[in-house]
Parts: sequence; C-alpha cells; structure tokens
Amino acid sequence: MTQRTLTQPKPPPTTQAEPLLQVRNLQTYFFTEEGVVHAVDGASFDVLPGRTLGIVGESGCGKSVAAKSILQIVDRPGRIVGGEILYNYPAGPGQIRQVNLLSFPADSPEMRAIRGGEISMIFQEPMSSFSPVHTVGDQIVEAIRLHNRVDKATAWETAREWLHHVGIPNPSQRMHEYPYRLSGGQCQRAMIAMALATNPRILIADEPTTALDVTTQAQILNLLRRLQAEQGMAMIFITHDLGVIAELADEVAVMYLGRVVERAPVYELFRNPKHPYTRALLQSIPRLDARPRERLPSIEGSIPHPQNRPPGCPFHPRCPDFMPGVCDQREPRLAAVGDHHEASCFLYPGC
Ligand SMILES: Nc1ncnc2c1ncn2[C@@H]1O[C@H](COP(=O)(O)OP(=O)(O)OP(=O)(O)O)[C@@H](O)[C@H]1O
Repeated sequence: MTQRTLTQPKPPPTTQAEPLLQVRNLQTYFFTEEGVVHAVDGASFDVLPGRTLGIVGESGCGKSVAAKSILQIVDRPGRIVGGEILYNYPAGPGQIRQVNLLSFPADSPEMRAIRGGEISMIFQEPMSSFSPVHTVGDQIVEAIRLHNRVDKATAWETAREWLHHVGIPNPSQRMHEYPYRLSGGQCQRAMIAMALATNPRILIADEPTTALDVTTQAQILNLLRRLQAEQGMAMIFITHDLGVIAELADEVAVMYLGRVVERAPVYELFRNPKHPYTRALLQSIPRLDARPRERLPSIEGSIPHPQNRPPGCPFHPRCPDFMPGVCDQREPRLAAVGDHHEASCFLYPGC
C-alpha cells in the first residue's frame, strides 16, 4: 500500500453517496453545579457509507461528547437537549428506513440493538470497553450473542477468528485470558475485534491510538484501514492529530467549541482550508522543509471553556481575520463555500 503523507491526502471521491448517518444541530449540555456546559452546541456532520469521517479539533471542543451522543452514552450530568441523528436503518432486504436515533430512549430495545450491532465504538483506553473480571473470550462471545442468534460454540469460534484477524498471536489461548494480561497494543486489537465481531455498519474510533507508542500507533491505524476496506464499514475517527486525519480520513469535520466550523473532503481541506481556525491548525503542523529552529506558528490564546462562550463567532477572540462589529455580534452559520467546502465564517457570503 502506498503511504500518503501530510501533503498528499486521499484524492476526492468520484461519486457522492447518500449519507448513512446525518447529525443535525446536535446539542449536548452538562448540567453541573457550577452552571451549564455547552459541550456540543449545534454540531452537524454526515457519515457516508464505507468512508471515514475524521473529526478534528483542540482538546475540549466536544469531539468525544458528540460521538457518545450518537450512541446515547453521554456521562452524567450530560444530556442531549436538541438536534437530530438520522440513521439509514436496514429495515429488510434492499429496504432502508431513515430513523432519528434521538427518538429512541437510551435504554430502549432499539438503541440497544443499534449500540454495538449497527454502530460500535472503540476508545483511547481499551479497559473502558472490557470488564477486568471476565476473560477476553467471554466478553467477545457475549457481544456477538447480544446481536446475533448463534450458539455459544459458534460465537466462540467467531471470536477466536476475530482475535486472529486483528493480529493477536495464540488467539485460542488469549480467549481464556483476562484483559490486564494483554499489552496495550494487544488490548487495543482485542477491543477492535470485539467492536467488529458484530459486523457494525459504522465504527466510531475515539482517539484509539493516542495512548500507544508510535510504532504500535502506526500498526493499529494500518489495521483499522485494512479492516475498513475488508468490511466495507463507515468510520468516524476522532483525533486532534491532523497527520492521522491526512492518512485515514475521506471527509473531515473541524470542530471548535462544540460546533463544526468547516467540513470538506480531506484533499480539499488540506489544499484550500477556508475557515481561519482550520488554516491556523494546519499552519501549526511541523513541516519537513522548515528552516532549522524555525518557530511554528501557534494559535493565539487558548480555547475558552464552553461555559464562557464568547458572543458572536466563538473563534473571534483568537482569529487573525477578526472583523470588529461583525464577528463579535452575530454567530455565523455553516454554509456552502465554493464547490467542496462548508464553513461558518463571515469572510464568506451566505454565512
Ligand atoms: N462529565 C462531564 N461533566 C462536565 N463537563 C464535561 C463532562 N464531560 C465532558 N465535559 C466537557 O465537555 C466539553 C467537551 O468535552 P469532550 O471530551 O467532548 O472534548 P474533546 O474534544 O473530545 O477533547 P479531548 O481531545 O481532550 O478528548 C469539555 O469542555 C469538557 O470539559
């Protein structure tokens, strides 16, 4: 496989498919004693079948909370207070029914079938998926049997094959071991096996390589890329690392303070970023052709806490293109900019 580099992200697709999942104006707030935290505040993005949406943004911008909202597993005191999550549910052979996942209560049979069956999630910390008191094998078997009518022996064999498939040596023996016996990289592989053993149509990967060393990181990314191609599933990949986005994503959503501020196919985003925040993020990537000891441009100031959201465009206090009287007065909306991008910035008409 040819390795892409930061300057050579995936070329654009030739055809545009109908989205499998559409997140519309999602709002998820935390009702804390100190006040209401608007963690996700009107985020919108699409996931296309068989493709990878990269969600990128600085720490605290709401990437994880947006992803957990899709599965309705937001931690307390968080609550989804608005928006729609439209999913094209396979209602029968050749039949698709669009459902708003937020119309189902979190503990409903529908959401339990979706969670893990249609949409699986893997995390930075694999131990958050595994229980420490059950063997790896038992846990994968349970996940399989929750979503498929198969007997225990069949599920056991499927689980063993999946461990083999994700590159865990001695899978028959590993099935009987407890998660703490596996190395970080192997535990991550086992979590991927458990997430995919139910054949989900979407995999949400929330910074799954951040806690790993660089070599293992690369192996896990290659594994995810291979499995996605084999399984034909869609993926939402959450990261703050634009290098990983360039390697893996087809489409990108850039988040800032709970909102998507720019959406574009990865190639277009790197080639011609529209939002000043996206430009600043891209400029802060180290370049091989930089002069020795040249300082990297950094984004002025720091991301405000979602409880102290600035008025107007939330990026205006840090924005090099700030227009007084405009950007601090009204919030721009996400609108089409050119043929490929959507951005929310008053530099562009329609926002
Ligand atoms: N349980 C909670 N209670 C209160 N606020 C929370 C809680 N969980 C998350 N938040 C807040 O929601 C906001 C978004 O958090 P989130 O974890 O989605 O950010 P992120 O973009 O995924 O960041 P990171 O890259 O660091 O994981 C943050 O300001 C965070 O402090």
